[in-house]
Amino acid sequence: MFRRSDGMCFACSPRNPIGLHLEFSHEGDICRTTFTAGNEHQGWDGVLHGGLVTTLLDEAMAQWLWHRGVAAMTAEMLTRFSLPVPVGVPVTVEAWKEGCRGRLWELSARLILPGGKVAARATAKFLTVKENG
Ligand SMILES: CCCCCCCCCC(=O)SCCNC(=O)CCNC(=O)[C@H](O)C(C)(C)COP(=O)(O)OP(=O)(O)OC[C@H]1O[C@@H](n2cnc3c(N)ncnc32)[C@H](O)[C@@H]1OP(=O)(O)O
Repeated sequence: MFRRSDGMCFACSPRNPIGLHLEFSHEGDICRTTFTAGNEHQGWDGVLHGGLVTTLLDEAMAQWLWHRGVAAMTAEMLTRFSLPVPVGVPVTVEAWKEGCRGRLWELSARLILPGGKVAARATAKFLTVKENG
């Protein structure tokens, strides 16, 4: 049994003082958010840290499920980093479902730069879990 974070999700809570404060919209089968990284989010100078690229993709997929009433945890994730993601520019992250078998959900996500190039893609498996709070 897993308890949802106390309104302090690092990725989406407006209350988390060091969080990313992501807000999501849902259009058809797509879950979408935008994010502009600051200098505090970089690894290489001027480049968004890869772990945070993965966080954006992971959260978008989790929110696709959450929006549909599915509480699930990431069980496996593969990220391909194709282009550096610059800090200071608004990027778009999109997620969608690929399939579902029982408790196992397969989703994909991508991070799009201004201008339309895809900088990162991910595929992931999520497992439905029971919540206790
Ligand atoms: C407010 C908004 C809320 C949204 C918050 C979003 C947060 C963002 C999403 C995350 O990042 S979650 C945090 C990162 N993930 C974790 O910390 C998960 C850590 N792993 C676990 O806790 C458990 O491994 C997990 C809950 C994923 C699964 O444990 P279970 O005990 O529930 O399942 P189990 O291991 O028995 O596996 C069930 C079935 O799935 C299969 N399975 C497990 N992992 C698999 C995998 N990766 N691929 C394919 N099959 C898999 C497994 O073989 C088995 O198959 P069978 O039923 O046929 O025996």
